[in-house]
Amino acid sequence: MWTYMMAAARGDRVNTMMSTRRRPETESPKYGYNLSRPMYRTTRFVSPVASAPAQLPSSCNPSQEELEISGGLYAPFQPTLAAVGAEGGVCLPRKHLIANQTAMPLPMGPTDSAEPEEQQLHYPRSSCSSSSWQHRQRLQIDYDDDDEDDDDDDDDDDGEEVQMGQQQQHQQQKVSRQKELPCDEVGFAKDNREEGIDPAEQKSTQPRASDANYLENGRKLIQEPSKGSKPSALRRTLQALRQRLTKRNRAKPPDWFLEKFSNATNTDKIGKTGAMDDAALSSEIRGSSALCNRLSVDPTLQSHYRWLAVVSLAVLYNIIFVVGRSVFWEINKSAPAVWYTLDYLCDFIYLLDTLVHMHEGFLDQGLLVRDAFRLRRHYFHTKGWYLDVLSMLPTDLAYIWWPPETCSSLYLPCPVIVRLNRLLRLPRLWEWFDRTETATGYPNAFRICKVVLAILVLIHWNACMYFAISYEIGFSSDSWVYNLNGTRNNTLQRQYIYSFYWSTLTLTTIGETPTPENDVEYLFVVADFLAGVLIFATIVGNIGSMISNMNVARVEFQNRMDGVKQYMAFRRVGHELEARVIRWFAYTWSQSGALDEERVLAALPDKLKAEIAIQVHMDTLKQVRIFHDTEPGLLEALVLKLKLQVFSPGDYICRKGDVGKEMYIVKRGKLSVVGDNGVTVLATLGAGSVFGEVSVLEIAGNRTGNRRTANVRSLGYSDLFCLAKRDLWETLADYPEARSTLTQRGCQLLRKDGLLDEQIFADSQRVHDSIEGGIEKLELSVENLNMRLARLLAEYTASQAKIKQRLAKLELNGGSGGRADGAEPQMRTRSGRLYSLQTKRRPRARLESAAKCGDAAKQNTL
Ligand SMILES: Nc1ncnc2c1ncn2[C@@H]1O[C@@H]2COP(=O)(O)O[C@H]2[C@H]1O
Repeated sequence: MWTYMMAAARGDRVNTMMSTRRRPETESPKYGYNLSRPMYRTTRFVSPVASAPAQLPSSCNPSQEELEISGGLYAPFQPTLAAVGAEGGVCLPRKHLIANQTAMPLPMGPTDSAEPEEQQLHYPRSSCSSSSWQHRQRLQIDYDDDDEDDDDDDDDDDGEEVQMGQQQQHQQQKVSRQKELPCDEVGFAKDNREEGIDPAEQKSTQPRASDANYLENGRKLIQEPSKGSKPSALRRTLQALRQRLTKRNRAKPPDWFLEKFSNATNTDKIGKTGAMDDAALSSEIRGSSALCNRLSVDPTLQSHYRWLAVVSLAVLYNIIFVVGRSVFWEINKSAPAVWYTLDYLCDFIYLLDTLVHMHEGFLDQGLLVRDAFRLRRHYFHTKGWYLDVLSMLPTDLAYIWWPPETCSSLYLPCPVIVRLNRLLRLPRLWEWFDRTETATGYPNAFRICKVVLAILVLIHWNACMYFAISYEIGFSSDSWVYNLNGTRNNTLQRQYIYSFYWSTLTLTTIGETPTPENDVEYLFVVADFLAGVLIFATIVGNIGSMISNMNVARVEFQNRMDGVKQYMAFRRVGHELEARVIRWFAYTWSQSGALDEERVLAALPDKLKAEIAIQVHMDTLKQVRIFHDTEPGLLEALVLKLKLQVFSPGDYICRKGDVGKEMYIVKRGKLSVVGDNGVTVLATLGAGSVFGEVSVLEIAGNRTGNRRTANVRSLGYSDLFCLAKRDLWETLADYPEARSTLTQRGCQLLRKDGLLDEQIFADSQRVHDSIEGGIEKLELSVENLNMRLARLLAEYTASQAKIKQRLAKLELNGGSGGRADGAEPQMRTRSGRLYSLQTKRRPRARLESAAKCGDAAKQNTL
């Protein structure tokens, strides 16, 4: 990114730096995603060998042998530095470049041009002074500092090799950019000013012998030259600090692979970013004025969710304290100022919430309505508005006649009970609960917390009720009611704790409570018991099912494993095989946490399933070359047909001579392609490799027919995506490019083993080409015919309209004349009008013009 910005500041052409990356045809603007692709992506997956050998200059094209050595046709897509694109002008296998870079000392100023070509291209300096070289080196040092951050940001998990590839690519880009730098001092000084580098300091920096290790030993040595210059070091430290500080706020750059295959559109993002322009939100229903739109609240926003959390707190406060303070008079007395403040703060929140609620967007035919007027109208048509209004009624005005100070043990309930209407905001609390339950990653844990909260609130209310009934009957009047006598019983703490204890025992029906002594007490206890049984039966049942749901996947897995174990024991399967099966179960559980991943996502539509699958298996899929070179649709079409299979160490995935029924993509693990003897390893395949396609593709001229050409064995555990032959054929029918890529690779392999009959293959290609040519011609003529048909249709409709007009005129004439002169044959229509069956004599001029029109129409038709 930094490299990109620096170049942009200098006016360098962007594609100078991007030249190392081949633009696959799927990135053409027709797919509409390459223009917005940030620079970091272009530097990460540059692999000219991997992506476009055909587009490289012929001299640069690595030979077939080289391809196979560096991973082979079946090797995964790896970001390597095998070559530089056309503008860079260097195309070498990666191993050559590394060797060159490590062995080659850095140039010490101008040298003669008789150097090896590769060196010149890596360190272009044919016409530059030594100072410009120093400047370049400094630039390189700066870039490397930046790279460090970029690397950290972009991909922490990439292996050493990837990072090395990236560094080298950056260096290549820098070199190609530096080649465009003017070598004269003026241009150089300008660059320095832009960079903030003191020219004097520049001159003092001499190339050192240790610089030869510059590329070899990584960053430590890269930073060496700057150690001597204090201002520069300070500048860089500050820069690094700034970057570190801003990094936290920087959103993680989207993965290009995900971006390519994501179905997300702007409409998905509605409401998620405030900065979206009107064009992007054009699908929303908006009001006529800006203010009107600004008033609307998008309920899908995170800020709205947070607001609901605040309202929920206010509601919870009222649920607990309005009831509690109405009965336990001591609470009210303890800190009246605090209670007043909290009460009116909650009222203020309620007021704001009413406004928010009133302007919450809703969906009308799938579109978010943002027109404030419509929102308000919609709000007043719902039930919620009167609950909101009732909960906001200023019932505290009753304090004027019923001051809160009157509250004591002699006078209950306290006046604060007038605020009970505040509890009517409960639906907003439910709304927050629902949103949290949907959003949380731990829905069962959240449900349990919700149930526990409900139990606590119920017990609290019941405790308040018990205390209030005790007051009504008279404190300490019998053994059932609360005994207010005694210094300890008189305290608020004891009053509340005892009431809560009593309430818990009664509602849970698990403890002995004092026996009621009068009718009211009996009735209250009976009601409590009934409520307790009902409520707790429901709650306990719910909690039980929630807890068992929490590990339902594990239980199911265990059951299925037990079933297989029982079967093996019953059928007396050998111990070794049994142990392998059990190890397979253990590995599968550890890797996926489920036996049947497909069933988990069964409810989702295919598009979403495909997106999830792409994200989950992204690391593997983006290494598969055919997905790079073809349209995004191919992966989308294939990904849902891929079945994940796990193979244990030593398992043969396919044996030579078997009929090929599926091909494979390696997700994880290592596999060997072994010869007939089972020992000679022909190739080793890793994540992202594709194999098994030769026998499936039915390549014309394949001497083995549809039989496997080699044995493939799993070295350790390996997870493979398996693609059935029928699925592959179905999909490739729509993606001929991918098919020809796969066929070409298969052919190369067959050729290597002498299994391809070139004559048959060439013939089939010719037939294929001629058929394709024929199809193209046919398509052209069909198009032509379609156009002519459309024209004819248009003419036909026009002439029909004319005839109708003429008929209408004739009708009029017939109606107005009404007289039959006897000479003209006439007919009577159903309406009773008379029509002349003889053609009317037209004036000559009219006839001529009609003839002309007819000619013109004929010409058009032709
Ligand atoms: N020399 C090789 N290097 C890499 N892969 C191979 C080699 N020979 C065969 N294969 C793969 O092994 C697969 C065996 O089944 P198929 O013949 O269908 O397709 C074959 C190729 O995909």
